[in-house]
Amino acid sequence: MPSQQEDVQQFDLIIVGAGSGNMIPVPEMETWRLAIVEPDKFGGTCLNRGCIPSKMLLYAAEVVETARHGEKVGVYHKLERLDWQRIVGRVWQRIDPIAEAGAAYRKSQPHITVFEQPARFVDERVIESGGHLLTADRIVLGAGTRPVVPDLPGLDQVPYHTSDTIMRLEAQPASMVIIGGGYIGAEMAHFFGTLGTHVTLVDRGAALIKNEDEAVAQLFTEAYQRRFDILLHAQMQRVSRVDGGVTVHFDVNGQPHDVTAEILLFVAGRRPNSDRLNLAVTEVEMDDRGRVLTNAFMETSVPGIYAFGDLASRYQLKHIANAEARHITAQLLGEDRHPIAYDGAPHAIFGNPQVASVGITERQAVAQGIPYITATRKYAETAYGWASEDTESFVKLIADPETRLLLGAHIIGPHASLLIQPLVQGMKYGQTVDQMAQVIYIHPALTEVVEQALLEL
Ligand SMILES: Cc1cc2nc3c(=O)[nH]c(=O)nc-3n(C[C@H](O)[C@H](O)[C@H](O)COP(=O)(O)OP(=O)(O)OC[C@H]3O[C@@H](n4cnc5c(N)ncnc54)[C@H](O)[C@@H]3O)c2cc1C
Ligand SMILES: NC(=O)c1ccc[n+]([C@@H]2O[C@H](COP(=O)([O-])OP(=O)(O)OC[C@H]3O[C@@H](n4cnc5c(N)ncnc54)[C@H](O)[C@@H]3O)[C@@H](O)[C@H]2O)c1
Repeated sequence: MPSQQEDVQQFDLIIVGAGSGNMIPVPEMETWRLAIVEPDKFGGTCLNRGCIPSKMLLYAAEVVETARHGEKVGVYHKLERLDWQRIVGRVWQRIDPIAEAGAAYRKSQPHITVFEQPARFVDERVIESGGHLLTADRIVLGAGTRPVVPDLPGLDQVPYHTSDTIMRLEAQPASMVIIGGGYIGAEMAHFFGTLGTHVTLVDRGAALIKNEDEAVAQLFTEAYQRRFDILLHAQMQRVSRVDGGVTVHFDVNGQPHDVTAEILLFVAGRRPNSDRLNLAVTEVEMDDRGRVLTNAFMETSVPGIYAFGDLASRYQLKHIANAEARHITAQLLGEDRHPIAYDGAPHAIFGNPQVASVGITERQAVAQGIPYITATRKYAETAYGWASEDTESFVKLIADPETRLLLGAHIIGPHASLLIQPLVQGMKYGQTVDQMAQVIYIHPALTEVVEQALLEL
């Protein structure tokens, strides 16, 4: 406990982290004394180094890809030039002012005090930030995650990037080795590779995006194998510096394999920032990976301390962090108390092909012994898919044969992130697959592939 009790500033609510945490102060709290602790930019990972900049960059890749595939329908384009400064500059010229304005707005609010140094607990309910001591009966922890950088011999001798820095490169690299074939690896390989960087995408697993339904992961891996150098079953051994770049030395199925590239990018997962909060002085519990444990009300093991978002959630997704932040806000305001619903935790990967998913995979159904039926429908079997010369994309549905409820949906192909949404809604409101199929689907829109898959169940 701090020795001078009078130095501890009392608040009604302390919010640690102004990523999704910045959503929590709502107008109904204007009579409260609020503290926000944020040592970095307002808006957190999603705005400053995640979802938004990556999708702005990926939009440029989409434009290139669309033009490139015109020849399938007799439209020929020549890519004249790429203006890297404009592609990358557009992103930061638009994003950086938003983060600054967000911080300025909060600082201008008389009931809010912003603390700009990292928060760490010094006692169960006392937080220190830059020498200031703060306390409140209610504290919300939303300190997020940071990239994992593997401990690797030679790494102290070579330059490398993570997703925090890779989207701000001043010039387009000629080549890049990407460690991690998950979400970020899939998206960054697509962006850099489409624009002409020679990409080697590496994973230690047997497939890219391996947590997706097996059929989706397989088609995705095959599609990426046609576009990039893909190295699977790869165990990193060490890295070394070479002229103009880095060599990564792997063991692939017992054989040595080296990859040399101008840029080395680690996107091999993210770890919670809980280790930086000094939670040891509190009773707040964590799992063995540092994820703060909460119940379905986002309450930690200490009454009045909530945790949410990447720091605490099973899902490291912005829409989930937002939903959890809204859930906490409702409880702080004393609104209806009900457990949070994740609605099958829908998500999308904005690679090419695009992937979207909700609910369980077939692998999970088998592992959990859940009885199921499946139906798979190719885009090519619908008018629009056929018109667009699509040959591989598909919708795969998994349903309960008794209740006829949808257990999972997995889509790979153009607009997957949009096509999944009516299924997410149907699942949330407990519709059977037959009810979902009864809706009138616009002809000849791509959504007919969803209708046909539902009818096939
Ligand atoms: C490259 C990339 C692309 C992504 N794309 C998508 C996407 O397309 N869709 C999607 O749904 N999700 C995406 N995500 C994930 C998404 O960014 C996160 O799920 C989301 O930002 C989590 O929000 P959060 O508020 O929990 O954490 P964050 O946004 O990380 O916010 C946490 C905040 O806490 C602050 N903080 C850390 N330590 C302390 C401390 N000690 N004291 C006080 N404050 C602290 C940090 O500075 C940060 O501002 C992406 C992530 C990355 C990295
Ligand atoms: N579109 C989106 O919603 C989106 C986009 C980007 C990121 N995100 C979120 O950010 C999180 C982090 O993304 P990510 O791509 O870093 O993590 P990830 O968990 O999606 O993928 C990490 C990959 O790295 C591989 N890997 C781990 N250690 C390795 C090693 N030593 N050598 C080789 N491969 C290794 C893993 O096998 C895995 O495939 C995601 O889980 C996701 O929740 C979401």
